[in-house]
Amino acid sequence: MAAAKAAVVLPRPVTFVTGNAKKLEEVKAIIGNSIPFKSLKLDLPELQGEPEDISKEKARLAALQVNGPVLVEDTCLCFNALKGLPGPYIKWFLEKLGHEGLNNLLMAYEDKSAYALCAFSFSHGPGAEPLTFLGKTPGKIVPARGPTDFGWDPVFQPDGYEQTYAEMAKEEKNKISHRYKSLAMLKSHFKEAGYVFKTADDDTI
Ligand SMILES: O=c1[nH]cnc2c1ncn2[C@@H]1O[C@H](COP(=O)(O)OP(=O)(O)O)[C@@H](O)[C@H]1O
Ligand SMILES: [Mg+2]
Repeated sequence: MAAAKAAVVLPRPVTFVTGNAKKLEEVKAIIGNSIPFKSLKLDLPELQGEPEDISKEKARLAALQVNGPVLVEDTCLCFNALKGLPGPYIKWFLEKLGHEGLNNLLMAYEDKSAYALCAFSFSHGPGAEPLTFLGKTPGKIVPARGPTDFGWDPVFQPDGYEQTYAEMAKEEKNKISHRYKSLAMLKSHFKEAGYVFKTADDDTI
């Protein structure tokens, strides 16, 4: 009989590193109490490349800075007509071009389909290989509709819905979003791994 797998002990709660308050709001709503975490506002440098590699590298950097278990997140908005671009560069495209500019990028194309891609990477600590969880929600790019308080939400209409992310109730978005799907995988991983967290008043472990 195989010996029972020993639970991995993590020295403290997971630090979710983000500089984006809106993301944090959604992560709190989706994770609830299922993973003990605290947040740290830190804008880490991002490598160029494929979403998964950018996310893993960010987790490695974060683990070194925090010196403990970390969670990082990165979001891409990918236009199929543009073979996945702007992808990880959406932040800069949105900042420079705005919602109208994002629509204009697709003017020459019939195909307005797109997908939102969320990559969460989790690292046990410095030197540990990060695990990445990718969540993807397909949709299309439309002229902006709805509140403008979170990124490209007004121009993304998920498949099967008549509303843009911005027009949807938060709880509704959090049931189908790229971020929800990625976090669902992260939650399953935590459930399976059964991590044990060492707390300040529990240093006998
Ligand atoms: O769920 C979302 N809806 C709309 N905009 C989002 C969502 N998630 C991220 N964004 C925006 O997309 C871009 C993604 O860039 P990135 O993931 O590097 O954000 P961050 O550096 O602000 O954390 C940012 O402009 C961010 O505000
Ligand atoms: Mg970023």
